[in-house]
Amino acid sequence: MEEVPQERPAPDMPAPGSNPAVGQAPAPAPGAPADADETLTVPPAPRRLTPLRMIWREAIKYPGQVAAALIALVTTSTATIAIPARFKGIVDQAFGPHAQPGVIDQAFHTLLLIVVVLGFATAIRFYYVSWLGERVVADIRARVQSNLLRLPPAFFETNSPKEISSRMTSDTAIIEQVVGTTVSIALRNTITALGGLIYLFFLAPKLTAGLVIGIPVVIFPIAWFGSRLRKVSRSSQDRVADIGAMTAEVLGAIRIVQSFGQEGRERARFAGAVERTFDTARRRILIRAVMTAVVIFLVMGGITALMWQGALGVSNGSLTGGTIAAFVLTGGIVAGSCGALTEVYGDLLRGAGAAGRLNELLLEQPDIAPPARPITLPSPPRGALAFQNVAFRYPSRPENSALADFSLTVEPGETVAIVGPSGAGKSTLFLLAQRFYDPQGGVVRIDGVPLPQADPSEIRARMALVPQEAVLFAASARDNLRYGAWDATDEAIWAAARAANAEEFLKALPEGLDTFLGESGARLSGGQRQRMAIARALLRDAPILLLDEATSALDAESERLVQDALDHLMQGRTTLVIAHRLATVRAADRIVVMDGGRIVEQGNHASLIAADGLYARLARMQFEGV
Ligand SMILES: Nc1ncnc2c1ncn2[C@@H]1O[C@H](COP(=O)(O)OP(=O)(O)OP(=O)(O)O)[C@@H](O)[C@H]1O
Repeated sequence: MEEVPQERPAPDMPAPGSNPAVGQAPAPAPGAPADADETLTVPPAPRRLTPLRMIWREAIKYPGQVAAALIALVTTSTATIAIPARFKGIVDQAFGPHAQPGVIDQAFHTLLLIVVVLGFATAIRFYYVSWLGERVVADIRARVQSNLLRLPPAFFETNSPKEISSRMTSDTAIIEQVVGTTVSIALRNTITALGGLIYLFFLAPKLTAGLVIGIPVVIFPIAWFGSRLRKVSRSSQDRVADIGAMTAEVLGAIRIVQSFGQEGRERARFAGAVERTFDTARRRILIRAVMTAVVIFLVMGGITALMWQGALGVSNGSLTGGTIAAFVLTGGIVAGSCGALTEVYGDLLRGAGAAGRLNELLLEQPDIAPPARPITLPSPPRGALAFQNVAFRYPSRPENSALADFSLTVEPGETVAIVGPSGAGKSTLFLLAQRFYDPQGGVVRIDGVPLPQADPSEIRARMALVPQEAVLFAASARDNLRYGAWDATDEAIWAAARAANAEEFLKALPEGLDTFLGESGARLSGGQRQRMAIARALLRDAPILLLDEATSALDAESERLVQDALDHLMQGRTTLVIAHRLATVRAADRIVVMDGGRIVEQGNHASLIAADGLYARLARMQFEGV
């Protein structure tokens, strides 16, 4: 043996199948001290494997597949041990003094049969174990997504959707890896190691006792060296990264370096970095060299000692040659299995980390839940909306009062325009009306029913929202329009499109309603997207309309088309509109002027202009030239 055994990956390399690309910090060896210089951008792997229980609970939902995988696992392990056992028979019966004719053929027939069984069982094991890995991941993804959809928008303010989507991809990929590969390796090697040890005891109890005592003596130093090596390798990589950063910095600023005559200084600085890299690499090489010597000494020394004892046993007749052959083969298998087990431990910890993080998402409970016995909203809907002494602070900014003692009653069919400077609390009204948050004081009512007493889905079914920025999905025009009214017929869709002034451009699309609109509806213009959003709200046919007028500049023609579409939409509905256009405030039944979360003025355009207050000032700035 020349080097550290390479059938296992060297400790400073990722284990096969481990997934460093997912941004996990390399897991330390069991019992390795935590790295002081470790810079973690992701949560560290936990020290315990308990979160893996969640994966087991998912897997056991498929008892047939779990049973098939386990049976195949036991079969492959048994077949692996059966090979040296059969080999013992061959050596003892075919070569010994009492060799029987034909026994070699017969023994090798059995051996071939074992190999066939091993092949089939391995294929079955691979299929079911991988199947379970993919199945568990599919189920976890679906359950996590389903729970996320229940959570209010506030949750996604503190938990960034980017981070969550990475959990949905990278953490589930780790779990797939753990179930589909790591657990299989761990189980297979545990079974093989245990089965092998039992067989070894059966073969030669005394020798095996020596082996069992010897295993930790070999494993612990290797694990200790492995953890040191990993640490040094990491700092070696950091030093190499320093060199890269320095090169990029200096070459990027080459003009400054040269015009300030700093070549000499940069040369010295770089030489220093190169030497530091060399020093760390030298330490790594030294540790590895010593480790190689220790491994060779311990492993080969151990094997030599066993062979020695075995040879003595054969010479004094207490052991047969076949026993020694089988002992060495099985011992090799057991050692290989133990080695594989130390390698997968880190992966299992990583899997436990991933499972823990996904479990958090699965267990997250919405703050805004339907009441145990929701009050049914009056039918037919009237479309009344009332805010009564509402006080609200966003949970993430409790020091800032977004709404204070806010009262507003919107009668059925009334159009109320909300006007106010940025940060006045206009959008907050919409969020509270849809019960995305509960106010800390006061109450919001829809058709007389306090929102917390009704089912949030029923509340939202009575509202149609047209946001400032039209949100379109990467789907067909038809699906974008009937989002929220999936049973709408094509006639209804076209009628809504016509009313929203969207018919003409929809007809001109290459495949009509079936045209794919691209990522976020990128294939439509801003004005067209807004008219799509208006048509969608029309199709929803809700009694209350929450309209946040677009501020994005549209050309006069587009503006007229959008305004016309909005007029259609507002007809016969209660409308709360965050107004940015003079035409809207003029058409409104009432204008409510907000500032600092309170109503500061109310009236119509003429009376508010005459009052010469905040509205008059805003109107001069906002609506000038409109
Ligand atoms: N998600 C949030 N978390 C914490 N504070 C928020 C949040 N959204 C808004 N606020 C704060 O609440 C107050 C009211 O904001 P709101 O968005 O309702 O104002 P707005 O009148 O709609 O403003 P704009 O016209 O700029 O959209 C502001 O002080 C704002 O900073």
